Amino acid sequence: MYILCYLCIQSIRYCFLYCSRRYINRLKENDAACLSALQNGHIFLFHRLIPLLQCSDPETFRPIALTYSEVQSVLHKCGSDGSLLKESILIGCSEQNHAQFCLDVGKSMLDSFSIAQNCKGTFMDLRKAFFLLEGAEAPLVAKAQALLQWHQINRFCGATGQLTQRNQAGSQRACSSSSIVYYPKMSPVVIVLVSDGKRCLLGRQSSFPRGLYSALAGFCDMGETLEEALRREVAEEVGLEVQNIIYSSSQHWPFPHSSFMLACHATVSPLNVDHLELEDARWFTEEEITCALQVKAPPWRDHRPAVWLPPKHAVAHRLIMEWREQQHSQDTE
Ligand SMILES: NC(=O)C1=CN([C@@H]2O[C@H](COP(=O)(O)OP(=O)(O)OC[C@H]3O[C@@H](n4cnc5c(N)ncnc54)[C@H](O)[C@@H]3O)[C@@H](O)[C@H]2O)C=CC1
Ligand SMILES: [Mg+2]
Repeated sequence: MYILCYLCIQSIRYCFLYCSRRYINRLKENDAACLSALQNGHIFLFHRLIPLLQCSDPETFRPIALTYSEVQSVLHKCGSDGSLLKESILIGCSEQNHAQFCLDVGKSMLDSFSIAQNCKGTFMDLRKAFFLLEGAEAPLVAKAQALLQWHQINRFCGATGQLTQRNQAGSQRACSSSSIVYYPKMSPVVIVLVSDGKRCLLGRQSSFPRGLYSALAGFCDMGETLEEALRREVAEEVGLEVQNIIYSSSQHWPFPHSSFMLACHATVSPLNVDHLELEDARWFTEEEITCALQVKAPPWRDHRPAVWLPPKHAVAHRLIMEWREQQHSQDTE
């Protein structure tokens, strides 16, 4: 019975996710549908990138979801005609199937204090608010702020210098002269928790608030893989060479501009074979490798030698060949 209920809930959840993703995609592609969704949707207000929040108890803040008519009425009360509402940007879809938007009212020169008062909320810097927001709402507010910021700093085409035009959802900006379409961007960043098996390594930058320590992080250079960036950053920042990289998860990070955080664990411990994962691991000399490379793969079951290596098309084979070449060039130097 319990399992049946669980499966039902999971399939309803899956259905919701599937439908809401399709719905959001449709709104991104159809300006008229997006405008009508805005009139029935929920809007989160910002003032110069600072989100409007409501304090539910002294420790917890929540973003305020306002309806179209509520925002219209607040704007009217504060002396604006409400045309600003069209500048709302699509950010998601609620579990009740309401499209969610964000709107920065700072541009209109409206007084943030009177808007906050009319909405019974307070504008609070996202860096401060981030740790006080509810789990599911923090990423939504972060995404909203990042999209608003992206629109603010991408008003012009890099090729022609002309003003770019956004679509109704705010999921892209296009230049009519160059036909270039710009999409919101995140910079890839690796973040790694280095461990020696017993301790983990944390660091802090001089710009961090006093006492704050975090995992090592750094921007990926153009053309780098995740692993390359991770090794380079760790070597650069603490002079260590990492041995194992284990991907953990990813996260959008809005500060100071949008980053796409790729989080990994890595170790700097000596060889320590996990016998659940591997039966054995050990060191091989160049002669043993040369010998193993001579085995025709795959060897017949009855004639299997003690050691043989992956076939030519496997990247592992390439790595072994490169290593052997390196040994040769060292020998001849
Ligand atoms: N979510 C989290 O838990 C944490 C997030 N972070 C974030 O990771 C990011 C990277 O960490 P850092 O140690 O500062 O990186 P970093 O170690 O690469 O140093 C930053 C420097 O990299 C250069 N750089 C190269 N590409 C850049 C780009 N696309 N944008 C900006 N600067 C670029 C700049 O000269 C900049 O001063 C930061 O935005 C930081 O906010 C950092 C620690 C924890
Ligand atoms: Mg760094």
